[in-house]
Amino acid sequence: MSLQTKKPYEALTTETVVQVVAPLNHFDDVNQLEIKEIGDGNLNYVFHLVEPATGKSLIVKQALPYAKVVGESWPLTLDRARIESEALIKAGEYVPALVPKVYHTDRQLACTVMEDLSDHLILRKGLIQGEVYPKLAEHIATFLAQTLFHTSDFFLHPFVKKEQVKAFINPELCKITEDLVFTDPFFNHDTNDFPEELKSSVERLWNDQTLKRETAKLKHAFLTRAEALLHGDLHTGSIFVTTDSTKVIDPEFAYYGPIGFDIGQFFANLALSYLSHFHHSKDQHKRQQFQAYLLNVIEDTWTHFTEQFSQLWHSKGQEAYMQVAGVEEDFFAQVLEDAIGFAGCEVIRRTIGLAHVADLDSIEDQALQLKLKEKALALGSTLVRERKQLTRISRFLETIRGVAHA
Ligand SMILES: Nc1ncnc2c1ncn2[C@@H]1O[C@H](COP(=O)(O)OP(=O)(O)O)[C@@H](O)[C@H]1O
Ligand SMILES: CSC[C@H]1O[C@H](OP(=O)(O)O)[C@H](O)[C@@H]1O
Repeated sequence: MSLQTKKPYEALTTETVVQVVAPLNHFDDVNQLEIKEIGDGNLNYVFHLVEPATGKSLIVKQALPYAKVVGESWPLTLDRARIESEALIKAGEYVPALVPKVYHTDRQLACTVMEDLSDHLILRKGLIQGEVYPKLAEHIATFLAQTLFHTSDFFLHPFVKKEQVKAFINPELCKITEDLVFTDPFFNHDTNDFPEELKSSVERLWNDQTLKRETAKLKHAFLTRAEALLHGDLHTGSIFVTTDSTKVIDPEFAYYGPIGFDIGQFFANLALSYLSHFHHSKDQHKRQQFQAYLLNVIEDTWTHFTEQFSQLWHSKGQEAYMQVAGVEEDFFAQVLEDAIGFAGCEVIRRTIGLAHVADLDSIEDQALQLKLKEKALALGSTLVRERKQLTRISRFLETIRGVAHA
């Protein structure tokens, strides 16, 4: 359901957010709601509304006209709320169990009313605690295969696909990724954030012309290859989990881009988790087990993804060339190469760029944190530089293991 209010934009508060949900008749009595702002991301407000008497609850997520993490000096389009809401609805057409339900979108207020997933935990937090999620790989592979296939030229009529590209033009959010993932960490830029002790490693990275040449190709792919509707920010903070359930949230960076990008971001954040468990797992046996689990998630995600995408390729493919011998193999080889390259960029930017990850930053032992960040830089550089040689998922895993244990 999509109701439009005529009111001009205003930042919601715990008092005014009630006005957004009242017309939905979701609650028995909106005057009895307990409301908290719970946003912990970089960009938006997230309000949690619960009615204690009935246990009914909702989430209202609102975009601010600037990036919350920096403040009003970084203006940011409110259109991202529309993109996020439409991307969730689009994903819901193919994988309804893997995204929150969207109940209402308000274009003027740049907010989305959605299902409350507070019974789930943000995957990053679960992984830091060493929790195992047996269905994660299968669920994320399904999310990736279904959303990417059904929004691509393999499935859509070219006119429909181009309409979709138009609807998901997202220049300001893409620019953030172009800068923060692909550019700034590779140059001496003021958005970068790293301790002085890492300076010599960072300078080595800045002076690595091969790395920069390869990163330029990956950035160019991100800028130009409108292959499918991406989530655009599929890190472990954008995934909610329980033992049985997985929900992907926060697709405000959605746009038409290279299929390997979402896969690479997911893999990168698992690789960062792998490194961080040299700290988070106190016991060596548990650490080895958990790190093996993380690599299994990467491997199983890739295996399930290729199986499902291939099944869709053969059952629902619309493009004449899809039946030509070798085309499918070439496609998966390109996606893997891209995913590994994008993973390398994500690992580097989460280590020395503007937006870090709690997996590494929460390590109190500063010497160990530095050592692991050095490893992250080495891993990221290797993945970008050597992605063309890592032609099997097993070689990607060997690289993570090799760099981590060097
Ligand atoms: N549907 C939801 N149900 C419960 N909590 C949510 C929901 N969506 C977001 N949150 C909470 O708000 C936080 C920030 O949400 P997120 O969508 O990642 O915002 P941002 O775009 O600012 O990064 C999440 O980490 C989670 O704790
Ligand atoms: C100034 S935005 C930095 C960073 O934040 C986004 O992540 P999230 O919205 O999940 O916190 C995205 O990864 C951006 O690159």
